[in-house]
Amino acid sequence: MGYTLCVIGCGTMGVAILSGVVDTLKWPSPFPNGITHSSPSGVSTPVPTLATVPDESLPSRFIACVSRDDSVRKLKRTFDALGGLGQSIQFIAGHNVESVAQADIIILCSKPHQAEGILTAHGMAAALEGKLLISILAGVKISQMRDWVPASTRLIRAMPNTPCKIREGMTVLSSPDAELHTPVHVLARDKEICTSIFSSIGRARFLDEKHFDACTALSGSGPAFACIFLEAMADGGVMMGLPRAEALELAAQTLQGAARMTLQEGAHPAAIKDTVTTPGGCTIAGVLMLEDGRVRSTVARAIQVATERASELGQPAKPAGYRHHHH
Ligand SMILES: NC(=O)C1=CN([C@@H]2O[C@H](COP(=O)(O)OP(=O)(O)OC[C@H]3O[C@@H](n4cnc5c(N)ncnc54)[C@H](OP(=O)(O)O)[C@@H]3O)[C@@H](O)[C@H]2O)C=CC1
Ligand SMILES: O=C(O)[C@@H]1CCC=N1
Repeated sequence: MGYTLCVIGCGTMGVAILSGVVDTLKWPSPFPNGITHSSPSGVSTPVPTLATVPDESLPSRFIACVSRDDSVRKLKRTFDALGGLGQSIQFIAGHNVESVAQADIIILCSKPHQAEGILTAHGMAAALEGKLLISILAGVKISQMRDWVPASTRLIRAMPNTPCKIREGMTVLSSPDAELHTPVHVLARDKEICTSIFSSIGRARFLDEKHFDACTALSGSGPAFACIFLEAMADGGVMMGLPRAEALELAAQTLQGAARMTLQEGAHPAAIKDTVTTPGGCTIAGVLMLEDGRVRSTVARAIQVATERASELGQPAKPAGYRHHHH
């Protein structure tokens, strides 16, 4: 019943993915779009539907690997704070090979430059034989990883983002191109498992690997960009006298609402903007200020530059900080 998932490298993203996936065992449908009921107060709360029939496409046992003992202590505290979610996870420092050997599926969540060392460590090849390895590393191509793992290891690339932690993630997945002449082909079952894992913690879709750097910039880095806009909107509210906490709530819920109109109703962003923009009103006054500030091209260029930088991650001779001025 079920299978074992090993996360190698359990920092920001390892924790986000694990806490999201472990949460699915308690709450099969994601909150707040899952099964809800109205309490007497009229507030909808999710119903903890304990999965009586286990979803075979989701893991049932978890191993989280880090390199330092101190990280294990921190992880235990983190997961305890998440309400005992950590009980289903084994946290292990310094034993990647043994952990991979016990697992069916491995998600590599280390920093890009650590991948080669981890995957080519003594004994790792044997532990990886015949297994599915999912890498979330920015900038590291499937063809590069191919050289570090045995021929029988099936490789899938994923680009998730931090909202996976609250099961509102966006994950792009890619399996090797046919022309890569991979010794083993990713199985249909592997793709289904990846889709199950990442759909259980948000949205997931397959795209060609050539788009990965753009996805890294858009959805991988995106939460940071969105939060700059969010913070700036709240700052404007604070400037006009709103208390900080309420300003943040208004900004966050407004961004969520606008985004959901696009996602759930397929509303075009321009149409949403047009319905808000009363002729001669305050919205158009604000819109023109944003246009004067070249907000559109600035945001779009940020994605462009982040894509370019993503393509350099995990590649030799392009260390962090080498770029002293932008072009
Ligand atoms: N942060 C983000 O929003 C996103 C990041 N990514 C990608 O995810 C990856 C991880 O990023 P992030 O979570 O931010 O990084 P972190 O630095 O937070 O996490 C890295 C983890 O790897 C562990 N680690 C390091 N060396 C080893 C080793 N030899 N064996 C086992 N574990 C090891 C670290 O533990 P210890 O300290 O104990 O060594 C740490 O837990 C990156 O490749 C990044 O490109 C992708 C999408 C979004
Ligand atoms: O900034 C980074 O390099 C990583 C990849 C995507 C999000 N964070």
